[in-house]
Amino acid sequence: MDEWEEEGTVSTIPLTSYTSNEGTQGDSWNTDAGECARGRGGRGRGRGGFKSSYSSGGDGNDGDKWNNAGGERGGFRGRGGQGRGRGFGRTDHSEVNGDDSGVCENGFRGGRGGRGRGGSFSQGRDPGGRGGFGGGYRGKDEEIFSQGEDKDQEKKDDSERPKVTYVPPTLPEDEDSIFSHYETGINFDKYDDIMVDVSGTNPPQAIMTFDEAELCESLRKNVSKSGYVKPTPVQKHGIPIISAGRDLMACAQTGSGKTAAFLLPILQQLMADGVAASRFSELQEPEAIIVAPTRELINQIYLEARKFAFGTCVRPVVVYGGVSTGHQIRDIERGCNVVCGTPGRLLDMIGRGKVGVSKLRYLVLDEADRMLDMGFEPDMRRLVGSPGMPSKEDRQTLMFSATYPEDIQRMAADFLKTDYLFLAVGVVGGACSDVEQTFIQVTKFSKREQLLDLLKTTGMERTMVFVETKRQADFIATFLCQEKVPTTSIHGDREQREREQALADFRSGKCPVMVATSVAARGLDIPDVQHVVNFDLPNNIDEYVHRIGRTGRCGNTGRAVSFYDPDGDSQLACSLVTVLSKAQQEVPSWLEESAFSGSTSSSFKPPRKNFASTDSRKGGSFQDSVQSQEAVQPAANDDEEWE
Ligand SMILES: Nc1ncnc2c1ncn2[C@@H]1O[C@H](COP(=O)(O)OP(=O)(O)OP(=O)(O)O)[C@@H](O)[C@H]1O
Repeated sequence: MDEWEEEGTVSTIPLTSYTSNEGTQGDSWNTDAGECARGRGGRGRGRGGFKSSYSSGGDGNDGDKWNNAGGERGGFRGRGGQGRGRGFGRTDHSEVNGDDSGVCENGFRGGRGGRGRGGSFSQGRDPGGRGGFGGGYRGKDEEIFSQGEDKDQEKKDDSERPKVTYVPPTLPEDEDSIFSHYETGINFDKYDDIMVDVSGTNPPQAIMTFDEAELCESLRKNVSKSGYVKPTPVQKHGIPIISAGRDLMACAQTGSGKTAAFLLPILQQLMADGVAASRFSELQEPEAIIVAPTRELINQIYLEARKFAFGTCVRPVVVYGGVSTGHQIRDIERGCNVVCGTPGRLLDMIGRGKVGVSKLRYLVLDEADRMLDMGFEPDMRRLVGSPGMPSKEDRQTLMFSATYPEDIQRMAADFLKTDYLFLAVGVVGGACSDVEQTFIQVTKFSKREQLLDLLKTTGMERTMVFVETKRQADFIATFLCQEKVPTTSIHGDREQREREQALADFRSGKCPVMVATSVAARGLDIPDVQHVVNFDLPNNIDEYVHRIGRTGRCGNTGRAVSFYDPDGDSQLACSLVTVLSKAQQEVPSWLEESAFSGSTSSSFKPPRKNFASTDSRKGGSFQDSVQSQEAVQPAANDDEEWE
């Protein structure tokens, strides 16, 4: 059975801003964050699902048109309408009409669902229309629309996909919003005790204060308005290394300020050199390019760059998939010194002749191990091979992450000058010790109830629940909504507008629970996330470290609870024991037994020694390492689309 053919399941309905004009049948219930209703469910029996084509007058915001005649290429064609059970009606006018009214109920008002017989999904401007899903899954082709993970689909033949017309809301310009930040936590000063190792020849001396960084006045003011009083270790060492013109591979624990460690010295140098955002031009040639694996993360980095560059002549710009290309081109044309981008969209902009790389001085790979693994490595090679790209000798290349498998380190060296410096703050690949890690043994089928029990004890505290697949994310989010837990979800099958709304609702606390796939595992810096729950453990220890790092940031404490299913998770046991011990956490005896029995599962794989404790150039010194499995695998072997 195809995954979207399941009958009567609610598991595959994406959480979104659902409204329906007629969805009041059935039992309805409200959550704080929205309205959930049990509709009658789709009656559709046929395979019809929905077939709807999309056309747009252009790249801009104007004139999104839906054409329901069906059958044209580029529409999404699902097999959805099979649900007999609870369907979720949807006439999502805000999406369809391009009306950004911002309605976000984060729940469902169940309509009648797909009306069956052919299960056609009708969606249009007619407010009285009976749009609805028949309880089935949105067809796979929808990925054309709502890009999975952030290997954007810019490379796809233009004729094969509808144009993306989403334009994110205009950012607030007031200083309060730009500089809003959360407080450092009680353990911020403990950063000073973390062991730091810089390897490579002639490393410059670390700075102890921001004053020693000799930032120009406007940058210094912006740092202070951001609430930064003293630098974190990765900043103390990273800033002078970058300012000295050295290439850098830096590894520091999650939430310890890596973003500012690369942004501040780059912006400082650009300001000192008096660069000014070039005037309007169809081709812009930025001095710095920053790449990151997900749209939300690159947007966050852009916001940090915009904050630090506030009131200066340096202009950052962001480009990522799922957003109108025309909108981003117009933004680039207004001038840019720093381009923040996800690889696909960035390469697209270079290919279109909008971004030139010949003046590039800084190339930054955030989440560098992810950017260089199997998923993104070809894009990175394409990027450094772009026409006009200065050779590695003529540019500065900077890489940052909390995890660095040894084989990735070796490959990263291809992109760096031979005398690059390796900066390790704490245990490379280690989990943040401010996160209290707990494990609960579960069986596959008891997880949902366990989650509910757990969330009842945490109340309205902000919690990220990680699951392995997009379907599971929808399923669990729907389940929690039904249980009156205001929940949203983020994953690669959601449209960009929905992803951003989900994040906004989670950030604001409107939905204190967010169910996420690996798309949200890395880099996201969300204030007051007190809990991370691994509903499904990832199949990769790096991923675990990044996930739990969404809490316990910047000296704050946090808690991570992981459901451990001995039938499916035993291959991770060894690495988990190592991570727990390195982070001075209690290791449950059953986990230790599972790790060292070596025969807990037929799928048990002896861990490889590829998680370096330090600079791979030191060679052979990996006994003290956190061990991980196949390091060059994409982070999560789930159904997230990285392509
Ligand atoms: N010196 C500082 N003083 C106070 N706050 C800081 C300082 N440096 C960074 N922060 C704040 O700490 C938070 C975490 O920083 P950041 O997102 O850069 O961490 P990171 O190391 O990149 O984490 P991850 O590995 O998860 O990507 C941010 O809110 C940032 O503004």
